[in-house]
Amino acid sequence: MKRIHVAVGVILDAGQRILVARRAEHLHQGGCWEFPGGKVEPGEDVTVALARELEEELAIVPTATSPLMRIHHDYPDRHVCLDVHRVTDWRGEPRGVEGQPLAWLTAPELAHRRFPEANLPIIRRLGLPPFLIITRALPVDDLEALAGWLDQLAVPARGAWLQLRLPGWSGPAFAEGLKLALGRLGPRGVDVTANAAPEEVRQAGGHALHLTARRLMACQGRPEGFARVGASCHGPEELAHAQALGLDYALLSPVAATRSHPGAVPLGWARFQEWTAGLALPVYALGGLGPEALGSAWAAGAHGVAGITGFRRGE
Ligand SMILES: Nc1nc2c([nH]c(=O)n2[C@@H]2O[C@H](COP(=O)(O)OP(=O)(O)OP(=O)(O)O)[C@@H](O)[C@H]2O)c(=O)[nH]1
Ligand SMILES: [Mg+2]
Repeated sequence: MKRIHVAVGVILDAGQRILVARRAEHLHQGGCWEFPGGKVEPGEDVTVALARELEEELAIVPTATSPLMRIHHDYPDRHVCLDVHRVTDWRGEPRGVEGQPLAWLTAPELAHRRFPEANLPIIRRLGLPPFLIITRALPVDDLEALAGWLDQLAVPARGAWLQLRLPGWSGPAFAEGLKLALGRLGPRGVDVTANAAPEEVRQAGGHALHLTARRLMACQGRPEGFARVGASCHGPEELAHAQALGLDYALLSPVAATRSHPGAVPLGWARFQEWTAGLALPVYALGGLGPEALGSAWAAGAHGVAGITGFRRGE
């Protein structure tokens, strides 16, 4: 079967909207929407191919790119390897040089367009916002304190979701806390994952679960009944287990020194990159990082940045 290596660009503006183009009817996967890009020529470097294709198709010159993921897919007539890169800065104003219609879409809007089958993992991946905000320890069962904390959240323009961590809360109070977070943040476009025992989250009606490293290592399979499951990891063994269970994301910490864990030895970006390089699992960098670390995180292969501080007004 024909094997094709393709350089694909996920072009993101500052508000995390994504540029898509419609493939002409006569092409392979004609009529579908796609991420701009094209075939890598023999011997050509992928980033060079990406720059060439974006110039040919959109008349832009990418100036900031980072690898997002690699996808192998079999169509009936060909095998494609999509080498997908984020493009977060460029020179020029994109236009459809070949007459192809263009659209800037949010991640949820992508789900309503028809894309080639191979693109499904990209669309799923883009549904995970680049920032994951974690609640700081709040007084037990104090819904008012939680409400105050939630209202002070500064949601970055690129989008975020929340890991609700309420140590000491359980039963009806935990359920109320989760309901409060979902109710306050839903209208702001912020989803909530709950860091607690799977049974607790299930009973509270949560649809997304976050596992501590200890709970992760005790799991023999992916906890059932959740749309998203992720876990906290501190090393390669935990990351490998999270991937083997088919989790949707992991956190890896501590990347930098943190106030909350003063004794912990920071990993640094080099080790972060080394430990995550071979994984298909999206990994957020955590520990001493705020929203401004996103560029470094992407350069090190992270999906995004997770943190407690730096995501609230006035912090
Ligand atoms: N550019 C692009 N190609 C994709 C995507 N998804 C996907 O399956 N493909 C497949 O990757 C292959 C190569 O893409 P292409 O047609 O853009 O190649 P190209 O720009 O070099 O075009 P050309 O051969 O007409 O010069 C096609 O078989 C296409 O169906 C996508 O999101 N973007
Ligand atoms: Mg193309």
